[in-house]
Amino acid sequence: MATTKRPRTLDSFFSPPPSKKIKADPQDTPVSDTLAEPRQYSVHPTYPFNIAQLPAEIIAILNFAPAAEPTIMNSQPDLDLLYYQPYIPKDVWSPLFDFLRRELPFYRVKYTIKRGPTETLINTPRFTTVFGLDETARFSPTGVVVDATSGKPCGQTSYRCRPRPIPECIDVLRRLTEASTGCTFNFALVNYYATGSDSISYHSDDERFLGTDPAIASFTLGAKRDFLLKHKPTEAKHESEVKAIKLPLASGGMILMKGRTQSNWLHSIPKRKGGDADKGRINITFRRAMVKGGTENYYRYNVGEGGVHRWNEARGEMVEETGK
Ligand SMILES: O=C(O)CCC(=O)C(=O)O
Ligand SMILES: [Fe+2]
Repeated sequence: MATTKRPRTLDSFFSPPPSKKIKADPQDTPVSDTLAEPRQYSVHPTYPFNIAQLPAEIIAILNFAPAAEPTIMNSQPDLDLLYYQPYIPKDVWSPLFDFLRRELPFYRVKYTIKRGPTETLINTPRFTTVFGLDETARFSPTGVVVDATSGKPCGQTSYRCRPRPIPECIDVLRRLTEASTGCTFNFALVNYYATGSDSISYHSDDERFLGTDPAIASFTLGAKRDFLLKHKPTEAKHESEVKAIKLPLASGGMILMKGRTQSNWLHSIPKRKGGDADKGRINITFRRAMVKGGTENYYRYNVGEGGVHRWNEARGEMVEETGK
């Protein structure tokens, strides 16, 4: 048999430090100085830079997740929530937070909303990024978006956005989450709250593209922030009749919101002063989008059109990269 070129699968994309871009990057230092193994990368044309895979020492510990049994929170009307405190084993909270903050591309998305004749510019008050593809499509082994049923390429016109595969460093956690919850997820949304001024206002993740009663797994790494939940107003019960809930979400924790939670409750991370909020908090949510509209929505509001930001260790902040 003639020697064949190794097929360009997504996994083979993960092999050797692929570009000068990476080598030239001063931040490209291993998590631990003693690490001898070469770093491997997730690579895709839609990524603004190659995304490092987790070092084996982090994966080895992460594989012990979930670190605790969940608490069931379902005694309030329409609330159906599992709370893992923690889900991620303690020894990797800090290295995993540092790794993801350093290695992922982040965006500060701006968009306009129209209410009647007036257009308002919204500046998303946190850093965001997203990876994944809805149920109607998947990535082929070579990283091309193909129809989920026929396996044929979807073509340039089926999505306005350019969907990004979930990089291996996050997919490890997605697979663990699927195994422990029995749920299926095809999207990872990541929020980075740099300071106590970053926030997300009251909303519910009840978009139709998620189907009825969606399950959403939501992780915290880094600073503790309050997660507020309040019942939506209904004709029968006024909002104030069902007590609001405050969950101080701490590093390593995960909440699984499911059942009637999204259709009946709103949640938020309010701005806060003091505490360790200024050390930064990463939130990762895994979700399952059913139709193409979900993919369009997630990329529009979590990647958008602006420049990519990357963590700068020397400056201790996200810095917008030019020309990417
Ligand atoms: O940061 C969090 O814990 C919540 C984020 C959230 O609600 C969302 O992204 O929809
Ligand atoms: Fe949410």
